[in-house]
Amino acid sequence: MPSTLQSLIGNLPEAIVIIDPVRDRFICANNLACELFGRTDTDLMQRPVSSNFRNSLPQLCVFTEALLHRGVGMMQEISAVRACGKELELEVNGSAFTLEGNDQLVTFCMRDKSWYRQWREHSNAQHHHRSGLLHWQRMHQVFENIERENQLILSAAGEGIYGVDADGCATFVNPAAERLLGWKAEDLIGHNIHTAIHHTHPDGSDYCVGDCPIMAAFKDGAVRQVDDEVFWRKDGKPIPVEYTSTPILDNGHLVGAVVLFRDVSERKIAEVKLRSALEEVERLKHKLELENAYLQEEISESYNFHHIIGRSHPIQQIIKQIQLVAPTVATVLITGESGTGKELIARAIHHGCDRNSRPLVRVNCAAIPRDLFESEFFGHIRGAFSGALNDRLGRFEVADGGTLFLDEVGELPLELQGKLLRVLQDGEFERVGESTTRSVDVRVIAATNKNLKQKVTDGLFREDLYFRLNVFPIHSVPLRERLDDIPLLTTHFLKKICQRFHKPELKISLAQAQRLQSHNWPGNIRELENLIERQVILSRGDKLRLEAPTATNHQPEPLAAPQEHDLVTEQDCRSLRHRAITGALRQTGGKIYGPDGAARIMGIKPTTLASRMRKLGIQRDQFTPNSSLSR
Ligand SMILES: Nc1ncnc2c1ncn2[C@@H]1O[C@H](COP(=O)(O)OP(=O)(O)OP(=O)(O)O)[C@@H](O)[C@H]1O
Repeated sequence: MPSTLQSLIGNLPEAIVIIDPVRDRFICANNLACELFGRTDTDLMQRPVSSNFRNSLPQLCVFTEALLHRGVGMMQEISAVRACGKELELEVNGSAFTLEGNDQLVTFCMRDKSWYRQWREHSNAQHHHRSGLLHWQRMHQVFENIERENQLILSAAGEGIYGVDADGCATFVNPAAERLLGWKAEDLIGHNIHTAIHHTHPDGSDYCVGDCPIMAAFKDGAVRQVDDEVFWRKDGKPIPVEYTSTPILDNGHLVGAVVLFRDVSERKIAEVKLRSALEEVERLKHKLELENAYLQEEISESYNFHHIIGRSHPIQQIIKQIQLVAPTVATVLITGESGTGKELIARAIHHGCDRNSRPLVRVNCAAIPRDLFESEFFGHIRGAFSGALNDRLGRFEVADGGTLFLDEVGELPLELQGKLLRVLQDGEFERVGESTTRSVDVRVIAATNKNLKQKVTDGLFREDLYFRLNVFPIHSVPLRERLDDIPLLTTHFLKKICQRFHKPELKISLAQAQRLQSHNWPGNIRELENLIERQVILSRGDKLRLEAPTATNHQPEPLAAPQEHDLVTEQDCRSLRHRAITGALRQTGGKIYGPDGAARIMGIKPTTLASRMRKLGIQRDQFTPNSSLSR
């Protein structure tokens, strides 16, 4: 009988045993059941059933009882012990039946619960896989359709075009993309395209796929246009690209994107060139504007240019010094009172050197606000300080190759003097806000009406800078020390000013000239020039009206009122000269020589004064403090 039962259960696909519950013995077991317990059929038959369920005996008894009582049943929590000692969680379906009238037997159909669990997971996975595969196939169908329907366009297009599925894998790659990227289509298709060609930013940093606009398009379905990224070729070289990523929808679901890109290397190179060309144009334009401003200034100064008028000994000395120093590159320091012609000397030096095709750039150090000095001298870059809206060239750069005229150099703030010294010594400087060191080739001519030496002593001017500037000193003599030049200067100014005002040229009479010579001219040549200009404006016809210059402390005596016909007789001359000399002697208490003597006040040599006094019969001692004439 057992062999009949054995043949019945032998090939069933579940582990099945038939048990005699009264005797606690297996009647038969199929192969799967033997495998489940890890025993041979013989071994199993020799052992009590309960020994195989020793850890779940109560459950076994209750379950068997229930089967005998109800006929069928199911037990989900029962554990069996395999031959190796390992426990198995079983799920058992059972049934009871009676064999040949008496013996009540039960059948256990057993399932290993952990195996079932695994199997279910596997089956779920397979299910997912199958449905994923279907989705994938569908997606591919979409891309295949795109590829097939647009085959001609894809092959002919000059732009690179590739498809990418929702997992980021390439689905097709057109020939232009193959050429541009150096990859074969088959190397890319099915592989993550971001990892292959889009993995790194232009600066070499990692390009996280989460930041990729192409991938982002899968989430929001938006078209992305990007033009400042690179794709990486197979040979490791980056190509600057502009690309458009267009998401693909299938039945309302995002299934991927088509990316169209073009190599913009040449455009980028052209852009860089254009940008630097525009910057260069802007720089040159700015430089030209500045130069132009200086040249305009030059033109307006052209009347005076080179026109150093005078035959006096001091002016001849100055002209010799100019001729000597002009052709060199030596720094020149011109000292002298205001209005004595320091700038004229500087221009004459520049004109006489081989830099004269470049501008002479003048900086009036007294006119620059303190906090703008550095920027004015060395320039600044945009944003260097509030209000610096653009890059700006400094005067040193504008004067490159030419001459920089530092007027009123004594007014330079101490903190800038060191920087000036550096550029004088090394020709190097930095723009404000920039660390790049720039070089210039500039000749410097400085001028001051201050006593620089005294400033050095007072600690207001760096001694090293003073010596650096004072390589070749020229002293511009005040007009009162070269009164002999007054007639020439007056004639020169008359001509120049009459031309400017389109007036017929006016002449100055000897008497007028002598009257001018008896003035002290604290404002020097500028004062004379201004006076002449005023008189030209006031004059009518071809006669020069000549009013007395503004009175000064040193003025010996008010000048005579203008003669009605401007004709000066010899007698007029004698009396004018007499009055001038007596006035000067009265002022100096009869002193002729020395810095506070009458000769100096009149701007003539003491010997000349003494000779004139002799001719006019003027006695010096008439003016000494005790004399009545001195009052
Ligand atoms: N020797 C000269 N011959 C002709 N004109 C002269 C002479 N010297 C000075 N001038 C004229 O006098 C005016 C003042 O000269 P300039 O500006 O050169 O003096 P400065 O010493 O530089 O004055 P400041 O110290 O005030 O800048 C100018 O118009 C200049 O052309």
